[in-house]
Amino acid sequence: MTPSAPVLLDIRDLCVRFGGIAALDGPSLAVRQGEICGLIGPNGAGKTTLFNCVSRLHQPDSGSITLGGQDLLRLRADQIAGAGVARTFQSPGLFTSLTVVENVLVGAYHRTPGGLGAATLALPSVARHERRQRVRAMAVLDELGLADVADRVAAGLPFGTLKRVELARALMCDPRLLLLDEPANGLIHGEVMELAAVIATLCRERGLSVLLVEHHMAMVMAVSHHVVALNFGRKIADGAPEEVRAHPDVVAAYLGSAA
Ligand SMILES: Nc1ncnc2c1ncn2[C@@H]1O[C@H](COP(=O)(O)OP(=O)(O)OP(=O)(O)O)[C@@H](O)[C@H]1O
Repeated sequence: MTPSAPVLLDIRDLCVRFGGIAALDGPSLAVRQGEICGLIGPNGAGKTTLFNCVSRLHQPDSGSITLGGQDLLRLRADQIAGAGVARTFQSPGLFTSLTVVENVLVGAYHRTPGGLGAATLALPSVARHERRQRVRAMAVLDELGLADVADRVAAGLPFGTLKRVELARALMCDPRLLLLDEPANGLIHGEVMELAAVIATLCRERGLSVLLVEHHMAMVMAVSHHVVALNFGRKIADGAPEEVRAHPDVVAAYLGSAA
């Protein structure tokens, strides 16, 4: 990532109220192409709400969100994969009775040509498409070091492996922006750093941009090119990881939340 890379995700003046609570009170932030942006803040700071606005689970009361100039707020949640946005969840929502490769193929279904009608009629074009997607899925699994478990059923695989399978599934829609919701959640230290290395490699080799919501500070500091800190729905710091960690308002926010 070069500091002059163009801005991909541009969030401006985002406001979300839940009754009397301002979950987001006007923060703005930008994520450049090929950049990993860590989003931190104590519990209740507004991270998930911001994340959910980008992935279109919430409609903000005001503000704007664009991706490469496209207005994301005009899209529904089911349209964002087509716009180049993929996300993972805190707990991998995998189908436990399916194999790893079958789970990864789920990430490509929005691309099935001709939709459900063509699939129901088992048209040859659908069979060709499925073969191509399987080759892609195997390539993504290989990229994430998961080729060996491609035909294993998801149930019973280690949690760290399942997190990588979920990442592989997200990559099947060829995203430009990857939204990672607490990927370190539930992992042991070694797995966290392994996942951090995978994310950094993906970003470097695919030129992906990443918005990373994470409480595991060592991971955020290790992978982020830039960090944004929220507290009470407002942005309190935005800059290089070490600068943000040492920012007096960030230190005070975390001390306050621990008190
Ligand atoms: N659906 C909702 N209804 C009412 N209030 C909500 C809702 N979702 C979030 N909030 C409130 O909005 C504020 C921001 O919450 P949010 O979950 O975005 O914070 P967060 O930074 O993600 O916290 P955490 O780190 O604990 O996940 C909090 O005060 C929360 O209680």
